[in-house]
Amino acid sequence: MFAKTRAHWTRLLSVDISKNLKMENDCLERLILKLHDVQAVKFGTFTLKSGITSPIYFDLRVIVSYPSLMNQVSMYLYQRAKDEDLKYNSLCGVPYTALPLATIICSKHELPMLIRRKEAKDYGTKKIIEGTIHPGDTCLIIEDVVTSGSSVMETALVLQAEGLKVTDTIVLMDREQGGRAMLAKKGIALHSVISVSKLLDVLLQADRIDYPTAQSVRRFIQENNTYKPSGEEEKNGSPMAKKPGKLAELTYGDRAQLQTTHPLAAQLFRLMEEKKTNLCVSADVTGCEDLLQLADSLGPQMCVLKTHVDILRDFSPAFIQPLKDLAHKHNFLIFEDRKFADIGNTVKHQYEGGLYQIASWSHMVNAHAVPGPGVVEGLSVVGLPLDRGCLLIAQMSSQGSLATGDYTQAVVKMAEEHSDFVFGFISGSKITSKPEFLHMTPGVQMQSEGDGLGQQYSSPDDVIYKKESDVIIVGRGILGASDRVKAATEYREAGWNAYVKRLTASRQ
Ligand SMILES: O=c1ccn([C@@H]2O[C@H](COP(=O)(O)O)[C@@H](O)[C@H]2O)c(=O)[nH]1
Repeated sequence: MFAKTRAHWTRLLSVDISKNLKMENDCLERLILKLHDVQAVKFGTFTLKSGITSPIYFDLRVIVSYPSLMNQVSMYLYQRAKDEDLKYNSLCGVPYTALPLATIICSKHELPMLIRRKEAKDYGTKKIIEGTIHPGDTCLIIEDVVTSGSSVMETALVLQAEGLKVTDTIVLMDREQGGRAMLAKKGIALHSVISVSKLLDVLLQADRIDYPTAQSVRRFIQENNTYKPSGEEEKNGSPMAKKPGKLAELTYGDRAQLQTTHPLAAQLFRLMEEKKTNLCVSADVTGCEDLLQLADSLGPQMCVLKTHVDILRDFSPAFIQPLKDLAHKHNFLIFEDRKFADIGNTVKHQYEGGLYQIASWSHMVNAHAVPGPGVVEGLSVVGLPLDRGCLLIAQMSSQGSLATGDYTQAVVKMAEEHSDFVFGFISGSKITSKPEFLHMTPGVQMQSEGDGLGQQYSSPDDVIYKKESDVIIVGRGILGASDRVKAATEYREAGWNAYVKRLTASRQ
């Protein structure tokens, strides 16, 4: 089946969805560049209202001087609500910048609008909301930039006081400094068009900013998270406590925000949320051409592509750039399943050098904890400066695995002590309640009992819903199917539905 050229299969199998995603991505990139052109985003040294010095500054107010940009931004905000299939009766823009944006949307799509006054009139009707209010209706809030979420919250409280429901907000720019988690705690889901991370990626790629600038902004964002879980909720390890004894699950997007020390982990949680996928495809094929074809055709379905580079019979360094290009094109991370298990000095060389130069292309790797913390320390010498990340193998899917009980607990402790580099686990189930850590589970198939060589399988629903893991790793369940795209789509849907079921159950 795979004797044909990559170009042949790419032509045949590239599905419309990947074209659409690419077009959407290109348009969004152009919007980001335009915002930079008009100086709606600036880099330098800025003293914020709070007195903090920031390396980035947003001034979305300037866009009122660029009518076509205003229309474009409004279109994106409206489209975001459509993509989420939100149901609402009216729109309200947070004063002042989002007011004209809400106006354009409402005018173009003939939707009722509400205007929130900053201060109530001290004459006449003394109203604080202008427009016709129908108590019980749902009002969607529009905002330009969210940092802590307090401006959205202020508007929400005013609307709620009038008997309106507020369940969602659409924002142009999420600064990823805690607004999403704070609003989620208040029952308002934030949907952003652009995140700061996406903005930095695009500006870096377009040579508008250099790497040190992007890094200093990333650091600033991480070090200035405004969301602080408090009291009972903090004790429970989650900012989503609903009522004593019952914690609502955080979404992947919320967890991206909580991940303040690990840019790669935040990126992964974020892209899972954006692409709506918790599927990692285990690309256990033995030829480079096959692997690239797989990455291209299944790219839209997955958040992570897992490789075993040492099973490729024709590996050459020339294979790396096309693989990296596909990861960029389809927005997935590459995970070389190398399972490092030696002393620090050896794994350092294995990770950085040799034939495969893994650190230069694989966003994430994994390691056994057997050698002790030196294995993580050796890997992090190479991986940390490159913003890479590592998962520790805490449990295995194979029959008779020795990675159980106290060993698994010791692995969790090792991860916690190295959380600048280690951001999660290979495990059969959730093994820590700390939401910053990601759990990835191999041994997933819809129906197989096992492979006769020790591999044991569970279903996506079992793994994500019952065992509360985060990512399903699927190899032969997809690779062995006659239509791999169809199989990957089914696994993706099964994994995502199980996650949504888990979120819903935790909120009931
Ligand atoms: O405990 C583990 C750790 C890693 N794996 C890897 O995952 C895939 C599973 O492939 P299937 O075809 O879905 O069985 C494979 O690459 C293993 O090396 C694992 O199975 N169990």
